[in-house]
Amino acid sequence: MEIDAAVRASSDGRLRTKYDNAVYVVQRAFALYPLEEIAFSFNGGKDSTVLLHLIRAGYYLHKTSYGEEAHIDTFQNCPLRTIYFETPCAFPEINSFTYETVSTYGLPLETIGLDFKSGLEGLLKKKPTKAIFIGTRIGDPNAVGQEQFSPSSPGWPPFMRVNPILDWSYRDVWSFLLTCKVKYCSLYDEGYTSIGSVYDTVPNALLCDSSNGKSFRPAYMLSDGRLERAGRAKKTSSKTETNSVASNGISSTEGEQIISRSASVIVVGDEILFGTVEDKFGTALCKKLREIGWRVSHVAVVRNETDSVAEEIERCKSTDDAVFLVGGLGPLHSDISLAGVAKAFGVRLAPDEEFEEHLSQLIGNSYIGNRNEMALLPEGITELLHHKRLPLPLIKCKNVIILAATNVDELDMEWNCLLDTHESGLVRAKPFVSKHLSTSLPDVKIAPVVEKLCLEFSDVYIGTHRISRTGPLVVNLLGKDNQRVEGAAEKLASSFDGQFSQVDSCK
Ligand SMILES: Cc1cc2nc3c(=O)[nH]c(=O)nc-3n(C[C@H](O)[C@H](O)[C@H](O)COP(=O)(O)O)c2cc1C
Ligand SMILES: Nc1ncnc2c1ncn2[C@@H]1O[C@H](COP(=O)(O)OP(=O)(O)OP(=O)(O)O)[C@@H](O)[C@H]1O
Ligand SMILES: [Mg+2]
Repeated sequence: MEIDAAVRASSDGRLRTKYDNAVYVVQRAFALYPLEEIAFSFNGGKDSTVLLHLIRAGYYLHKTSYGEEAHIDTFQNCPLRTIYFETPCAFPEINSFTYETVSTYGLPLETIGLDFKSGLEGLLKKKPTKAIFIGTRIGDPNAVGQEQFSPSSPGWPPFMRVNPILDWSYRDVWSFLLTCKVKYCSLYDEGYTSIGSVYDTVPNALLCDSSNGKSFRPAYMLSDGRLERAGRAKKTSSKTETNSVASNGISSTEGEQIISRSASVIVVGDEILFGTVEDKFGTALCKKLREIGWRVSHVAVVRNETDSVAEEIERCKSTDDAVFLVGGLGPLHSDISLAGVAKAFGVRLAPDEEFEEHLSQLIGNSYIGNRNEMALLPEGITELLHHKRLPLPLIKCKNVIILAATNVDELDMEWNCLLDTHESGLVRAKPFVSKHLSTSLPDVKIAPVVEKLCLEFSDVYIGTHRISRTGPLVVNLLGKDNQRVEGAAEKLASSFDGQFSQVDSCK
């Protein structure tokens, strides 16, 4: 088949890997669902054009692997139900390309004049439909949390979303279309890089030809795939506005005396929850934060799941000055932390070419898998924190700092780099002073006095702990004002003449 031959003949190894994986997904879908219960969602866009040819290749391979004789003419046509949601605000070029293409490849087309959800409800009522091929890619706003086979969302009619090109980058899409020399919508040659409606889409300004202000270079010339949607009007939401306010929390005005800062710590690790490994990061970060005068409001250990990470970040990001996220970073299936951050801020994951460059310098050719996926970072909210001692910059998304440490020594090193980097926002706040008083009195006896003390010294944290049920009770007093802490300690000691002694640490 011509597509298969073109990709095989290409010297682009990455494209061949992406192609093989995507065609495999297509073949699995054909093996899992009856052909008449599968649909292809086609809109004439570049991603769905790539998908069309992958489906044709997968269909061909599926048929031949089931013993049917391969005959080019038979498989030029792929009799897959094709659905197009047509709206009056679609570009005429998109409409004409869609109609021409389905006719060229003999695809039976159903146009739907409703919104996606109602249209799909109608489609499923009319004909059983178990799976729908969609050209969603990981950088798309709606791709967060999706996999190659993802059931439709709750509240949507039930079907399987099949996303064969989920892991393709903007560059992969163009390598494929150009390598296979297939037709694509003419708008892409006029500087459009992602196409929505006539009301929200213009050519991408980054492709503007400076020698001739009015013309644009073709979409495949866009070197930074992160900016694919620069020609699409941004959907504004109140959520984004709230987030940008939260992002200010971490920095401080110059000259301001910083009394108080708070942080939360999120550790990602199924292994910790299973009791296989012990979390040392939470404790270490609490100590480090206290040492720079920060209060920790919350430490959580969550599962290696995008939603668990996202929910936890959502909880903390607007109430704390900084959120530290540890674990779940890398190329493995369980490395979902960045997807969780993206979801919490309502943005997409997009290829970050600067980070990709750092990765390739660090890993070189020793990693020949999908290295690019490690360079997908939450779009528009990511800052890379550089330090000469760091092998890779650390990632900061608004007020969430993602630590890459795998043990406490690495954490020490990363922490010191953060303290040494202005952009981390990790400013030193007024230090805590503490006093620890130990007694062998029973807790029932001291309880009423401690309760009163808490009311009188509300700016001092007064807590208690014991090492054993029958051992001494330690009262910990922690605050920012030395006199107040001393005052509270003296008052407690004098209430129980000679029955309290000072100890050095809170042990
Ligand atoms: C065939 C098909 C299935 C979809 N299924 C879902 C779904 O299960 N859940 C969902 O939230 N959106 C679903 N959508 C909507 C898309 O996530 C997204 O909103 C749509 O592709 C518009 O993208 P845009 O906002 O980038 O133009 C579906 C869209 C299509 C075409
Ligand atoms: N109007 C539509 N009709 C049918 N399918 C659609 C429609 N809009 C989106 N889709 C499906 O959703 C996928 C993702 O849409 P998206 O707009 O991100 O990609 P595209 O249109 O293929 O390319 P581009 O990003 O350049 O616009 C499409 O590939 C297609 O499978
Ligand atoms: Mg589109």
